[in-house]
Amino acid sequence: MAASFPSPIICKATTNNNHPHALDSFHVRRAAEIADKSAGLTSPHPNFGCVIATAGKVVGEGYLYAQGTKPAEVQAVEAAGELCRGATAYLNMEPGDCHGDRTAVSALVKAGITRVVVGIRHPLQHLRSHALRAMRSEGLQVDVLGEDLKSKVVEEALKSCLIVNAPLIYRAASRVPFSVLKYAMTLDGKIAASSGHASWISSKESRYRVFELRGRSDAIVVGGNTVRKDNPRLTARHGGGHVPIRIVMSRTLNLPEVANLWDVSSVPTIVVTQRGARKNFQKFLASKGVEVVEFDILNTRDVMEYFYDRGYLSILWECGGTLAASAISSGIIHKVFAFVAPKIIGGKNAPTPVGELGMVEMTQALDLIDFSYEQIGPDMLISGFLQPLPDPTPVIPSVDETYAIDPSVTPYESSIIFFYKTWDLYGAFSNFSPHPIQMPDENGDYQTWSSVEHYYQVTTFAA
Ligand SMILES: NC(=O)C1=CN([C@@H]2O[C@H](COP(=O)(O)OP(=O)(O)OC[C@H]3O[C@@H](n4cnc5c(N)ncnc54)[C@H](OP(=O)(O)O)[C@@H]3O)[C@@H](O)[C@H]2O)C=CC1
Ligand SMILES: Nc1c(N[C@@H]2O[C@H](COP(=O)(O)O)[C@@H](O)[C@H]2O)[nH]c(=O)[nH]c1=O
Repeated sequence: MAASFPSPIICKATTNNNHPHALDSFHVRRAAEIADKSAGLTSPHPNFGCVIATAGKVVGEGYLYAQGTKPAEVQAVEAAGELCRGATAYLNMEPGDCHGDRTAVSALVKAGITRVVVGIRHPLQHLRSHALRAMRSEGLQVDVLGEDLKSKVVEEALKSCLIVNAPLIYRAASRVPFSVLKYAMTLDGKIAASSGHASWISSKESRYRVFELRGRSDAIVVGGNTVRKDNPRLTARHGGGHVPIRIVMSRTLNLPEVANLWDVSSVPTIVVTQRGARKNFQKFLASKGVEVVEFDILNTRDVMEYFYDRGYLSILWECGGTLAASAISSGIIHKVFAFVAPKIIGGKNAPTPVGELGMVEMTQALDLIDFSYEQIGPDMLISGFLQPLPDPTPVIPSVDETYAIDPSVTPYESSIIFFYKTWDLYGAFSNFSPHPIQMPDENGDYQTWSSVEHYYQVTTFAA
């Protein structure tokens, strides 16, 4: 079922027909806007939206609800019916062609679409340009924003397409999940009173927005101290969408036996810790159904690389300043959401959002990029990026360059499985990623496997 919650990121599409390509840009922005509706649900796949228009009028729309569901293009074609003949399809992103089945492209071609306007090429190297080539070889006119169409409004539409799939693009370029640090602070910069009490700094309206942010994420991370002080639930309670898993980072494992996070009846919790820490407590957590993962040295980068390998796309950090400082220092935080409440608590030792970063001069301060301000109830939400949005073109090699990575592998073989770190240099689709795959059995019939890893284990170890 489609998730319906307001998009906190994408601006509403508006048009000004006096600019070159204004109408094309308007429809592509609309495709990005609807693609964003399923943020959090499609992981590790991107968010896709499709708008079909004829003579400037929208006749069909669709977006990918969740991974494995009907492609956006197929839905839009079904909605438009016969009106597809000679119409233009607008896509925020080039369709992926994960299993070589070309479903999205075939739907557009069969329906009689004659022109396709694409926001961005697929950012993953092994999928990039496949669908564009397929559509062009079928005789469709394909225009890509920023390449075939250029103007100021085109640039704005292109930006919405980049932002809607920013998690995938950051993840592909930095090889860790897209990470957002979120905190709520008083006007005097405190995230709790000196006693550690923090409920609540921000307003009900702001906390509702936090539920939405949680719903856009695969996981929420907190540190051991936040578990001890707040006993949080970390659930998305906005009545819809996706519920992320909870991750606790604790070196000592000196955590309470009774905690909301150990109730995994509706949402899983994973505790990451240092090898050998409190073995009995590890057993206790396991008995509660909490997964425990040990690291030789617990640090934020290794933990994020681990969750990248497990296929996580987007992570929300809701920790205190100690862990936030470690995460920022290791360069794994991409975006910040700061809720500022118009209240003052004071306290020399009251905790602040970011601990020690080792900076001594104000010139060393980290500048947010592309920041924005929004009033939410009585609070101000300031958000912005800590790292520039990577340009996927030079960072991720095009499909023509992939032979250089592994000349023995051709990306055009539909039966190929992409194993983590052997071929798929920047990809989201590792053998640990949690999306299902379809593979032919000995009779050529396709069977669905829960993940590449399931398929690999059975075919490798079957007698
Ligand atoms: N207003 C807000 O938005 C928020 C407020 N808070 C408040 O902040 C206070 C807690 O802040 P803080 O102590 O900074 O809590 P953190 O959430 O940052 O937890 C710190 C703990 O994280 C664990 N940890 C694991 N790995 C690392 C690492 N690599 N680097 C650093 N820490 C690591 C350690 O746990 P261990 O000791 O178990 O080994 C450490 O003590 C509380 O009063 C809470 O109410 C918290 C979150 C948000
Ligand atoms: N105090 C504070 C926040 N605190 C964060 O929210 C967590 C509690 O979440 P939950 O148990 O699901 O309600 C807490 O542990 C901390 O991470 N968040 C905010 O938006 N505003 C606030 O004023």
